[in-house]
Amino acid sequence: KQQLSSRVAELTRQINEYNHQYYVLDQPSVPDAEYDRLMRELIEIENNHPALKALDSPSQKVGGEALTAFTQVSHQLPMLSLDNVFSIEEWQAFVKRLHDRLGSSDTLAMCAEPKLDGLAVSLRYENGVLVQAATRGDGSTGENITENIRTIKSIPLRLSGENYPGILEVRGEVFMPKASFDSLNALAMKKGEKTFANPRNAAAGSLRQLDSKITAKRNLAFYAYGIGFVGESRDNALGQAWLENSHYQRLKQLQILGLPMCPEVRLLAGEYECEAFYQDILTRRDALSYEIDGTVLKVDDIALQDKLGFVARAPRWATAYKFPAQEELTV
Ligand SMILES: NC(=O)n1nc(-c2ccco2)nc1N
Repeated sequence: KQQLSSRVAELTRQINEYNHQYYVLDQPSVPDAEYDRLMRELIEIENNHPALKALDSPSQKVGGEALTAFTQVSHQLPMLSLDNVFSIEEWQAFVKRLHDRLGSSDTLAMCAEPKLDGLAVSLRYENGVLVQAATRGDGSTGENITENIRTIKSIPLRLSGENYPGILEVRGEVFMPKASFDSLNALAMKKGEKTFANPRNAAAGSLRQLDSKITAKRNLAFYAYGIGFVGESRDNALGQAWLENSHYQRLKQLQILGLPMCPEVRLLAGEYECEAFYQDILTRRDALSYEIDGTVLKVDDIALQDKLGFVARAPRWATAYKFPAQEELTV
């Protein structure tokens, strides 16, 4: 028994190392066959000795028993939706409202992010371990899709290092990269199955699978873009104190914990740089490996965000600056 649990620990360490090389460094050091052999041995031991299967075992990435339904999750902090602007005039009106509400026209540092066209989710980590994941739903209540989320290779089952609060909720977007979408549809076509209209629908359909083994094969990806509830736990007194006063720095903190962040995100010195960011991303849109439908421009200073608050559910401190609708190709 003892040497079995040490074998599980050894396999876990080795597989996590290979995952890091493959998904984070993009430099695998062993062939897939070797990786698969270790994973099969781990799953074999866990199936024969369930007591040895940990919540954050790398075997959770391949999916488990199918569910019969999703349970509901209520978000401790509501998941916000975004107001939109569609033109530079509307953007400038948004900026004017910021200045009016803050009673100052001081330059505002802005966190500029591509607007990923996927599905918003909330990931809950307790003592560094992923314990729950939910869809946005109506902003207050979402579906519990924890088993499906565990299969997404770029979402860590355990946070790296020690510098994290006892309870940490990460907000971000699950999406299907364009290449994965194309190969999924090509396969569906070949098998005479229905194809998906776009990567967003494919991601939503893949996350709504009751059988997480199907989700595991859909090559979904994730980028973090915010933080929800943060608190202390019995074993970890780090709570709100862990949080930085800059939205951009918070994203960098999440990156250090092993959560992926969109490489196009920029901290801009002032709101006057947003238009150039928007135009730059618009010109590079087709070259990105994932679909976006605009940019999200956020006041970076958290204290100012709190001062601005939000109306209904949309924050007053951020707006999505969306691209003109693309002419749908009529085939
Ligand atoms: N969809 C997307 O990429 N989003 N969505 C937000 C968001 C929604 C509410 C607050 O922030 N941020 C980014 N990058």
